[in-house]
Amino acid sequence: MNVATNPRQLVANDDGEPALVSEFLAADRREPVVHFTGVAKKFGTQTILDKVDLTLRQGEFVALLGASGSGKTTLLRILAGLDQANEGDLRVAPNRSVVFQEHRLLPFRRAWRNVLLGTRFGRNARAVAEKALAEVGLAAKANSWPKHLSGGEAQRVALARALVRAPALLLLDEPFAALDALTRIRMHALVEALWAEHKPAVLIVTHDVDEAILLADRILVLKDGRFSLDIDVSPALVRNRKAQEDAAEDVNHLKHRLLSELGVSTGAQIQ
Ligand SMILES: Nc1ncnc2c1ncn2[C@@H]1O[C@H](COP(=O)(O)OP(=O)(O)OP(=O)(O)O)[C@@H](O)[C@H]1O
Repeated sequence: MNVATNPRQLVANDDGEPALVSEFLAADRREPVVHFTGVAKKFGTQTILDKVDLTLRQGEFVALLGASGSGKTTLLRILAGLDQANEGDLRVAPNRSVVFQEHRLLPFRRAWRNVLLGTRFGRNARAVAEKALAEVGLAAKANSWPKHLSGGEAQRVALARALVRAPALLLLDEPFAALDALTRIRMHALVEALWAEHKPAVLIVTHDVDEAILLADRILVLKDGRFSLDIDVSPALVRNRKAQEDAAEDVNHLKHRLLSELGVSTGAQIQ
């Protein structure tokens, strides 16, 4: 196989030899859950997506960065089937779930019923919902009304609702942006654990470069309707806080590269 056909596979080590190629090849044999070719989207005369190609594979954890208004949510909505592209070839696994920045729970349904919204699990339904709530650490809140849940808890119910469908593709649109810093750290750990357990492909839209580097094994930057960067985070650093601390220089380099692509010179947050 000619690895040079995919620039993401070209990771050279110090000797100039392609390194880790076999790992990437192995990764690339995983089933695609998204295969977009030439996908374009306009709102009026404004071009949001300018014939983008995108392949996401089973178990990939991808962060999508981009300045405000660059089209991240639009792309996510197209992936979710909530919006339509104007042109292009779009293939997406049918079983996909979305978690938005706001939890979108129905206020007049208890937590466990919210988890099941739009699903049919028959007589086992309650047990299925409780299992999903237990997975997000909310077994004790199954009977709670949304208004009695904290922001982090409500977002965890939203995650349980997404997971109960066993999605091949989990779409997360700034799911932690409205949470306080401590809750956000806990949510990172939870999402990592859930991903490790279920291995869906994840696409997370975020404004937070640190979050992207911490969680993702691949980072995309959307700019002027195209992916201006498509970077694999070194496998040794992916979701490994200790390794990231030890390799602080490399991590900083990556962070600055991303920030500069986003037009930000300092700080981790993009406005
Ligand atoms: N339904 C719509 N009708 C018209 N224009 C829209 C519509 N939805 C989005 N847009 C425009 O498309 C552009 C991209 O919006 P989108 O929400 O996808 O950006 P984003 O990268 O997610 O931004 P943010 O980071 O601020 O959430 C914006 O200029 C927005 O105003």
